[in-house]
Amino acid sequence: MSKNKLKTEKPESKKPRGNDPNVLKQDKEVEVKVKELVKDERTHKVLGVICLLLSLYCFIAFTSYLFTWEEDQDKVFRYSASLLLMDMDSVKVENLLGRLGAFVSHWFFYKGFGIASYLFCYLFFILGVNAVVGRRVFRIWRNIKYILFGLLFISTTAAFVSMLSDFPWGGAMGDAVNNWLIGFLGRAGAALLLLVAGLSWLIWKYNFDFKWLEEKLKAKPKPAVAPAAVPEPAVIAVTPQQPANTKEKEPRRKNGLRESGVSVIPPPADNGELPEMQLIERADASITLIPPANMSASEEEVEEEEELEEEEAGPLLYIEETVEQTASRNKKKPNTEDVAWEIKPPVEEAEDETEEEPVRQPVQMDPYEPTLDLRDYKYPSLELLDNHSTEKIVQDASELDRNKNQIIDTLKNYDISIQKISATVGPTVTLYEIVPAAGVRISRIKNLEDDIALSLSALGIRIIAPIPGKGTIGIEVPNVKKSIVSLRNLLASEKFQQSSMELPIAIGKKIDNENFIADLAKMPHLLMAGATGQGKSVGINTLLVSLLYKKHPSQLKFVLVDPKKVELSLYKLIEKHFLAKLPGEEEAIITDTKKVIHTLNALCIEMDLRYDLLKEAGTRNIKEYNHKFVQRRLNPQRGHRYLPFVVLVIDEFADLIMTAGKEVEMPIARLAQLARAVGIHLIIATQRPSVNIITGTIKANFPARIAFKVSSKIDSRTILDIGGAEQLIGQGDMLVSFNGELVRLQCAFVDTPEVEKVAEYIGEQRAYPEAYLLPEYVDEKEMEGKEISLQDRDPLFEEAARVIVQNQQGSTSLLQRRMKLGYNRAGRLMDQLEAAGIVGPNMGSKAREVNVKTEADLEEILNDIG
Ligand SMILES: Nc1ncnc2c1ncn2[C@@H]1O[C@H](COP(=O)(O)OP(=O)(O)OP(=O)(O)O)[C@@H](O)[C@H]1O
Repeated sequence: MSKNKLKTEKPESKKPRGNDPNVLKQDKEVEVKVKELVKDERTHKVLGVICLLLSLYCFIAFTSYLFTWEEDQDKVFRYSASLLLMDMDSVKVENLLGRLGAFVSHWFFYKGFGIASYLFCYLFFILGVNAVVGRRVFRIWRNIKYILFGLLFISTTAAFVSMLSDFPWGGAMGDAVNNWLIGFLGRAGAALLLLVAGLSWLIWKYNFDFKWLEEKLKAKPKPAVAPAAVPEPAVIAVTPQQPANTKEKEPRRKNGLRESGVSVIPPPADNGELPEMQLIERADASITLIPPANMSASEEEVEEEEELEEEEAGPLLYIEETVEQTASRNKKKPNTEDVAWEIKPPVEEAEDETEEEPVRQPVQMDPYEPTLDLRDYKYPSLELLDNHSTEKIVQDASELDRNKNQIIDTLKNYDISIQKISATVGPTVTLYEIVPAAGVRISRIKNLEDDIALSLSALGIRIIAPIPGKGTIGIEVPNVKKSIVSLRNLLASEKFQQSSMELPIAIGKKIDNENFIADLAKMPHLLMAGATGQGKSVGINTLLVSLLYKKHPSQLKFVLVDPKKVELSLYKLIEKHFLAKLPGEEEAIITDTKKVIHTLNALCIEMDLRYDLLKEAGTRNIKEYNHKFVQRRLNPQRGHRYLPFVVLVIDEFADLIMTAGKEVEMPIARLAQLARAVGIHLIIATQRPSVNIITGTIKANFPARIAFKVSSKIDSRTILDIGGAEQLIGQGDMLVSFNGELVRLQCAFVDTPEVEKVAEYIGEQRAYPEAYLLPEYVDEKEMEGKEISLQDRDPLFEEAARVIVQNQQGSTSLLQRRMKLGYNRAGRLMDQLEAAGIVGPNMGSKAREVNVKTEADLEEILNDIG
């Protein structure tokens, strides 16, 4: 028997149990009619239009009332509500909207809130707009709060200032509150209260920063705090007023650690650098690592170490930078090490209060403010960006209907009937959500994915069966008229403006038109792929420009790698503000593969140095570290500095991997694994998302990924672990995989001239003397074969030897910090010390062994070498 025959028989036989679409549909419709009506978007629209008309009606009636109240008031008083039912000729009112207008206005103004009644027009207006548009254009609850406050405040204030007027400026409500206030607080008290309430509201709403006030106060000379008030960069005034017996008074934490941060510090939990080690830093900044097994056995040693350290360290030091010093720093090299710092005795460390009383001098210290490096830096304004004209989402009703019908018909061809279909119109695609009829299995639709896409015969159709968490099936169909999402609009949005993210990036708009703004610091790295011409470069510009709108040059540096040589060249203008480069390099934007390898390795060194700093400060990540530095709890003389975020952007990764392979992959993998905690983040883009380019190691460390249109399903799987990116429609249409979710977005658009304008605007402002310098890196291979000769000693050789022997610690970073050397020079010195037998061989991440135990022995060796 044929399938068809069976079907035609069914309706005539017994009542079907859910397989016949027609009958089922009818049943459903009868059941859910009222509910559906309430939920129906048309009902919302009708209500919205009513609200808008109400708003207009009240506005006209109120405005007319302002001019006609005198004539109409008597009549309303006399006839009250019966005025509405009276004969037209017997009572004539002046209000433009007749008796109802006069009556309503009287109620709102006279019996209600006076002039504040206009807020009701606003209320109806926002309710109406939201309902008609079908989404939250205005935030209702927030506005209701403002309206309630406004009704109370405006009516009371109006009543207060117009006590002698006949017009009901404050209405009955305003009069009542005003009278009560005057009785309770007196006239002056009431005036003051209203003033305070008004100002508080303004401050709450606009959050003025009062910087001018702060600057005015700061400009006044401070009472002399210390001799270092004379601007004298690079001079250190040390005032160790702490009594010699400080060590007895230094409080210990429960776990035996001292607050000062120069004692036993637990290693950072997540850096993976020194697992299971305890780190002891002595007063002279030497570092000792003790394996945990020895911990209890060597407790005496630790005590001894601490005592030694306390004797040598003297008091814990606090640091203050004066305004003048900052100014002089701004003129000179804006490096914290180069600043005149005033070093203060501690104020909180004493245990014995009575004994310490005379020594305690509470010193008012401003927190360190990194942005003072370039204090008059102005963030780019939104005016520099264009409002691309097609921003408005075009909702073509006939197109929607056509597509709806086509989807229903297509599904019918496969014997799939549906209960409900709804549409959400996005900037580039419209999402049709389908609820299949009872009994239709979603897997059936999923299996038919390709056939359905084919039947709908439009490019860029994507079927999501089911939409996660919703139990509906989504079919995304491209719009005939697409809208451009301007970056300007995203940056102007409250979500971006008010964002407290560390590195906010405005990526694009979702299908429901919600702005998608994410924190690169949380991602913590981003992988982007897409075939050529699908919107990658625009995407990179979008990310970079978003960061430029939110960050100060002191807080963020970019390392830009552009093998294509042209894509990122615009950013050259902001080299001295926002770019980082290798020392001695001409160009900050790296285009040469060899230099890329050097730069990546230099970034790894920067990462290691940052980890050293974090360890020394007893902090686990850049946020904690910078917080401590800002609080002036870290001493720049020990190499501490404010750490800006570093964002590495590689525009064509495939190119690099093809030419340099492992040499590029290794440092990238290392950075991707470890750099997040120290504020180094990676954005890597590629045209060719094949497995030999996006390797397993790289993929594993890039949980956030963006795919623009790619050429095949395989490419889509390589980048997103799922197909779909091959069905995108290009021009910034993208899929973002982040936090385990896959979201389709329209990437925000920013054109090259806009980027240029922003770069020019920043570039014209006062800058640092040069780009942020990354540590030096010398290729091991280049150094190979070069004999380390003691004849050719570094002029700092003897000093370095003394530092190492005094501290009994063979660590390159100790030399770097103590002698303010670059990594390379410190490394070469260490090799020479090894050649002279002063230290042992390199032991990887551990410090080298120091073979010379006393300074006397060292002097002998130095004499021998001559
Ligand atoms: N978000 C967007 N909104 C609208 N149009 C876009 C968007 N992104 C890209 N386009 C359009 O697509 C064109 C190509 O984009 P883009 O230059 O970013 O591609 P690409 O992937 O970087 O190409 P290539 O790899 O060849 O450099 C742009 O000139 C622009 O017209």
